[in-house]
Formats: sequence, structure tokens, C-alpha cells
Amino acid sequence: MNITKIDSYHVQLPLVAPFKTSYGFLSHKAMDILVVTDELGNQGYGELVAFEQPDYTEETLETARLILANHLIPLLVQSQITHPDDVTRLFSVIRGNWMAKSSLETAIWDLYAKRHKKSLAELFSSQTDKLSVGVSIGIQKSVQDLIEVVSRYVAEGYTRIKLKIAPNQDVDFVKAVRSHFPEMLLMVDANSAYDLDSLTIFKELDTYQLSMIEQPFGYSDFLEHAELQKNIETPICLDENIRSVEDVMLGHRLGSLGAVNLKISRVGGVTQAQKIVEYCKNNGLGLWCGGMFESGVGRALNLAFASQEGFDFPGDISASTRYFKEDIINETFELENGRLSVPRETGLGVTLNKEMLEKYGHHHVMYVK
Ligand SMILES: O=C(O)CCC(=O)c1ccccc1C(=O)O
Ligand SMILES: [Mg+2]
Repeated sequence: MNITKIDSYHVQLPLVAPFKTSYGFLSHKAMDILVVTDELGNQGYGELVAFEQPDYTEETLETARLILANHLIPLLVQSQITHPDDVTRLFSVIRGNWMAKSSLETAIWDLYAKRHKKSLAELFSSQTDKLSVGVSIGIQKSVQDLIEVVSRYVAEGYTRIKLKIAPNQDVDFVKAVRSHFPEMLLMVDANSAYDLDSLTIFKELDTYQLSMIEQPFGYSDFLEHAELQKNIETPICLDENIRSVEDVMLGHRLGSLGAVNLKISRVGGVTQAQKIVEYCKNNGLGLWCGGMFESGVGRALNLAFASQEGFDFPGDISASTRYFKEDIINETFELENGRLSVPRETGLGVTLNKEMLEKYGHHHVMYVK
């Protein structure tokens, strides 16, 4: 394929409700939408999901833009690409910078699918048209507030609830939610807020039939996670730690994890993510699709990818309205009986809404042939 142009829209969407985690507070989500055009006029969309602060992982929107402009785009346009796997190989000379790589690699996947007049769901061997999904709930001011928020999402149909926790905002919250919803698929995510000194907290959390505990310890730690896993029954799920299939293998061998939160963007793209899917399937590890408050572009990709065999647990892929009042695509993802529809049109199966892009974004040209 011949790439003739790369555009980028710097978008900022207000969140319907602010989101509090153990490390920070989010009132709007910024993202860049890459549009890669080929010689036939096809356009592939990719989302750069990095945050503005380097507080989830090391990358930020600004570092990713630099890596794209100075390294990844020059590499890509100098090379002959016939399949998206070529992009991953090409980018392997550049260390890290997974979200920057993923934004371009996923745009090439969309472009490739469109050139072949296939949906991404089809290319990913999608097994289902409807996907059960969950919702991730930020830290609330009080137990009462949390119960109200959870009740609203349960009424909307979500089948799995994830609670963000932080020191001193953990056991009481979980205990209350569990007693209101005894059968609910429930889990917690600490975003690296604890260490082994908090073992007693986790032994207590271990008594609430949680599906898993996500990223309790350091964002690059494997040893303390393994020590914790020896002391609790609830599977540990790693998120921040996992950048490659090698990280999953390491965590598995050391006993640091029982499940993986897979975000395509955090592992450098679809081709890398697929290796993790295969490893988890072959080794009996839990696997589900995480989220980065994506716009509809990233959401469509997550839905297509997570509809393949191997994903065994509802992901953080919620309805459009859970995140934003208005989105930058023309389609909306609506919850029906706790499920979202997997797009079936060509490529990602979503189209950019020019009016919304203008309202919420700024246009930049990154490359012209
Ligand atoms: O619903 C979503 O898109 C994901 C929500 C979520 O938990 C999250 C959101 C932003 C950054 C990190 C995380 C996380 O999974 O840790
Ligand atoms: Mg997480």
C-alpha cells in the first residue's frame, strides 16, 4: 500500500462525569485521531490514547506526537508495507512508546481492512455480534454516593462492575457494594497505589468474592505481585505492567498474575496484542479488554478485537454515553441487555463526524507525499 497523507486531529472531549483514580482526576479526555490516506483514497483511522500526564504509564500525548513525527512516520513512509504485521516489525527498532506505535499501527489495520473490503471484526475472527461489557467506576466521595452510582449502572444493564480503589478508600466501599449486589461480577483496580505493607488489606478484600484485583502494586513490579498472589485466592490481574507478551510470560512464570487487562494501545498495537491473546488462551489465563476512555474510533477497535475467542470476561468497553455527551464519530454505541454491538461495516465500521471534529478538535497535517 502507498501512503499519500497522514492527518491528525487533536481532540479534547469533556467527560460526562469526572473520573477519580488512586493517582489523579480526569475531567476531560484528550486524544489524537490519525487519518492515514492511501493512493486509492481509502482512509484508515487510528486513535492515540495517551493521557496528557505521564501518570498511568510513561507516555503522554506530547511524547507520542514527537515519536510519531520524528521516528514512526518517517520509518513508515520510507517502507513498502503490504500487511499491518510489517508495521510492527518496522517499529521494533524503536524501544517502548507503545501508544504512539499503536496509533499508527491500528490506522494501518483499518486501512488494510478497507483496501480488502473487510471488517476488522472479520479479520480478527470475531465470534459474536454482541459483547457483554462492564463499567469502570471512579473513586466516590462516600459509600452512599458509590452505591447510587453502581445502582444506576446496574439498572442500565452492565454485567460487571470495576471499582477504583486507593488506600483508605477500599474495604468499606467494596464491602458495601458487595452486600447490595451479592451476585454481581465485581472487581477492583488500584492503579499501583499499594505495596506489600498493605497485605492485610488484600487479605480482607480476598473475602468479597471479587473476580480479580487489578494492578495493586508498582507499575513495573512482578516480585511483590507474586508474593501477594501466594497469600490470596483472588486472581491478580495486571494492567500497567503488561507491555508485551514477554511481560505476560514473566508474570505467568513468576505467579504474579492470573489474568490480563489487555489494551491494544498499551502493547504497541493489534499484532502484539494478538500474541497475548494466544498466550492467555494456551495457558488458561483470564483475558479481557481494558479501556483508555477512547473516542468511538478506539471503542470500535476494542469491540472488534474483543469479540474473538479467548476473551472470557466483560471488558472496560462501555456505551458512548458513559463517557461523553458528544463523540467524534457518527455512530453511537448503545447498551442493549448489557451488551454492545460489534461493528460489521468495512474496516472499523465507524465514520468521522466532521462537525464534531471541528467543534472539539484541531487539524494538523503530519505528512504529505
Ligand atoms: O472505561 C475505560 O475506558 C477504562 C477505565 C479505566 O479503568 C482506566 C481509565 C483510564 C486509565 C486507566 C484505566 C485503567 O484501566 O486502569
Ligand atoms: Mg487498570
